[in-house]
Formats: sequence, structure tokens, C-alpha cells
Amino acid sequence: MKIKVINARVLQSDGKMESTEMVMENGMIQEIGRNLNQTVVDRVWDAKGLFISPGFVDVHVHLREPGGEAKETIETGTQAAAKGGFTTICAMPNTTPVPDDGQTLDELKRRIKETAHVRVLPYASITSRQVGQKLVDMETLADKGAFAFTDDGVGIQDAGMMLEAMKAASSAGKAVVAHCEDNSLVHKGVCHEGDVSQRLSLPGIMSTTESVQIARDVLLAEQTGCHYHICHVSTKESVRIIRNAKKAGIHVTAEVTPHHLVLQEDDIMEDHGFYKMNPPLRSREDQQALLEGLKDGTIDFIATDHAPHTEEEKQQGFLDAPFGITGLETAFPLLYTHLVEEGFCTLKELVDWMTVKPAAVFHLPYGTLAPGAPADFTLIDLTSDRAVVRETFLSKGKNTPFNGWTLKGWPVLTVVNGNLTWEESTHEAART
Ligand SMILES: NC(=O)N[C@@H](CC(=O)O)C(=O)O
Ligand SMILES: [Zn+2]
Ligand SMILES: [Zn+2]
Repeated sequence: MKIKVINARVLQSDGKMESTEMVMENGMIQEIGRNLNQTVVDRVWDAKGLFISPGFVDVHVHLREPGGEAKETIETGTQAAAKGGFTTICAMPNTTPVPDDGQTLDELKRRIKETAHVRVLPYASITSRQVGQKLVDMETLADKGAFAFTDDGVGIQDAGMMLEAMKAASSAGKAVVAHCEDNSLVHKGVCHEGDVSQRLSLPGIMSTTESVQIARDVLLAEQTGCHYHICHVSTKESVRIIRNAKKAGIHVTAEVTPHHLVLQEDDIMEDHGFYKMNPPLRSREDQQALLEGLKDGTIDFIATDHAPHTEEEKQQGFLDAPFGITGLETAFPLLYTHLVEEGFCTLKELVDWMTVKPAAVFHLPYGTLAPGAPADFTLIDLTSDRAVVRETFLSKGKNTPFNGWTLKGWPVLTVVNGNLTWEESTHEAART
């Protein structure tokens, strides 16, 4: 099947927008440019002037299956991804069971193959059952297609364990992806230790809970030569350590979430579970450091940390609700409206942070509209204002602090490997 997309608007390498056509065949992009002379095609899709972006790549998504199907399934999570314009997502292993050996990873891959609506690359854990006691067999898991290794949800407490993990990951040719949290510094905290913990009289989480472990790990990464990637960076001290580590030539990369870029502790309006996530929303100075770090390349790209929970769990206050908010269906409009429209960055920078940048860090052949690449793309309406209505999410997790926010930049149609995987029902069909 040969499909031609016409009347799309594409970003040029200099950041300018240009009208374009694109031809895809057998799931691959064949040609992209103005007035292509490919006349014999099976279908023509009229993009009607919408912006065409490479499909977004999100290396940090909680799909909850197996074991947490009340919160999300591979099916609902990947439907949410498609609706958000994401075409490749990486599934976090804090599930039950944890993908920590050949059998559990094979079973996860089987479920993905059966029900996923976008490409899903599964992580394997660093330690068996993510309890920090015994290293997994990284060689076997890498052979079976583990994307990388992480115990996300918990930090690796033992420096010796992290050292062994980095050695093994590095010889398996994979990254160690770290949720950094020192349990001896947690003290049952539920929000940032600072203005917000005082204002709401809640136990706080110190910034050093995160930064202490990052400092330890960059030294271990230097020693082992391992690719060390840091999840959801949230503090100014973490940004400083990463900047210095990069200057020293250590192979460290980092991600930041949309919510840590757009929100800070003063935006927490009430003691409600929708504002509770790990790491927590930090201070205004931390938020500023994250924005600066992203802009100067200290932080490599954006990842959502989509963390769905049930309504029952999240309709509680900070003390009782679980940590985490959903992100896939609001990420791009949120960042387009609050970073691009407000002049912090260009559309090209934002798109790069959500496509080629994560793909390059993990050597993935996705996130580009170049001929020969898989036909993964999303068409986006950059002009219509629309409110976030959490009840309309395809994710089972409706837990968002952004409900009611008016945003621009809504994806309208998403294609993975040349297959239409989601299209906005209220929109005039872009296909003809
Ligand atoms: N981010 C969160 O607040 N929660 C995540 C775990 C994690 O990403 O650390 C979850 O699995 O719910
Ligand atoms: Zn985490
Ligand atoms: Zn996470």
C-alpha cells in the first residue's frame, strides 16, 4: 500500500515551516518534499494544513500491565499514547510480576504484540523483583530485547549493587536508567520540603534525597564507562551535578517531565492527590534550573513519566494517595502552549526534545521524517484552543493536575509504521 499525504506543514532544519507532501510505502517513509511526482498511489490523505511532526518518543511510561490492570493496561496506555501523538514508548518494569528474567520478559512481549496500539519497548529491571537484592541476568535480558535496565519507582540503595549493575549493563551494551532516591533521606515525605510542606503541614522530601544518589552514580558511571541515564530530574543541585559530569566527559544523560517544567510547589492549590508525584514539584528556582538545563543541553530531552492510578486512590490527600500523574494525553499541548507560545523555546526545539533527542540518546531509528525511516508521525492542530477534560482521556488514569487548562497544539491523527492508529473523531477526517 502506497499512501501520499498532501497539504501538510513541516519544520525545516532551520526551524521554518513549509508546505510538504510525503509518500509512504510498506510502513516506511519513501519521499518527503514539495510537489513530489509520485502520481500512482493507492490513497491520498489530505492533511489540510496541519503540522506534521515525527511521532513522539517517550522513554518513561508506566503501562501497569501485568498486575496493575485497574490503573492501566497495555491497550489503554498505548491508546492514550497514540492520542497524545506518541508512536514509540518504553514501558517501565514496576509491574507484577517484574520483567526480570527471560520468561517474564517474553510474556510481556507477547502481551505487547497482542494489544499495543503504538510501538512499545519494554525495560527489564536492574534487580530481581526490584527489591535491590540480586542483579538480573542482563546478558540474557538484553538478548531477548530489553530496551535498557531500570528499577524505576525505587532507587538502588547500595553503591556496590549499582557498580555491578553498571558493569553488567555496559558489557551488555545497554544503559542503566535510574530513579534516584536515597531511602535513608526520605522520612515518609509526600511533597517538596520547603514552602509547600510548611503551607500544607505535610512531611517534606528533601532535594538531597535525589541529588545525593545522582552524585554517587555519576562517579560510578565514570569508573565503569556505562551509559547512565537519569529519570525525571527535579532539583537545581541535580542539574548542576549533571552539567559538571558532562563537562568531565562522563557518559550521563537525563530527562525532565512536562510537569516539572510547567509547575512548581506554589501551583499546588490544595492537599489533593492530583498534585502528588515522585519526585515532587519543587521550588521556583528548581523549575528555573530545569528549564535552563534543558535549554543548554544538560538535560537531554523530555519524558512524561505517565503514571496512571485509579480514581479511588487519587481522590485522597497527599498523605494517602499514591505518587504519580498521567501525562501522555497532555504532554505536547501543555508544552507547546507553555514553552513555545510563551517564548521559552522554538517549536523545533520542543519537537526535537520529544523525538530525535531521546531517539539519539538510545540509538533508536525513530523520531524522524527522513526517507527510509519507519512512517511514524502525528498531525497536530497548532491553532485551536481546547480545554483539558480529564474524563475524555483514553488512559484509565484520569489523575492530572491540568484538568480545565486551555491549551493549543492538539494531535489530530497518529500513524505508526504507516498504519493509522488514532484519529480525532470530531475532526474532519484528514483522509480522503
Ligand atoms: N512518578 C511517580 O510518582 N510514580 C511512578 C514511579 C516513578 O516514576 O518513580 C509510578 O509507578 O506510579
Ligand atoms: Zn521514578
Ligand atoms: Zn516512573
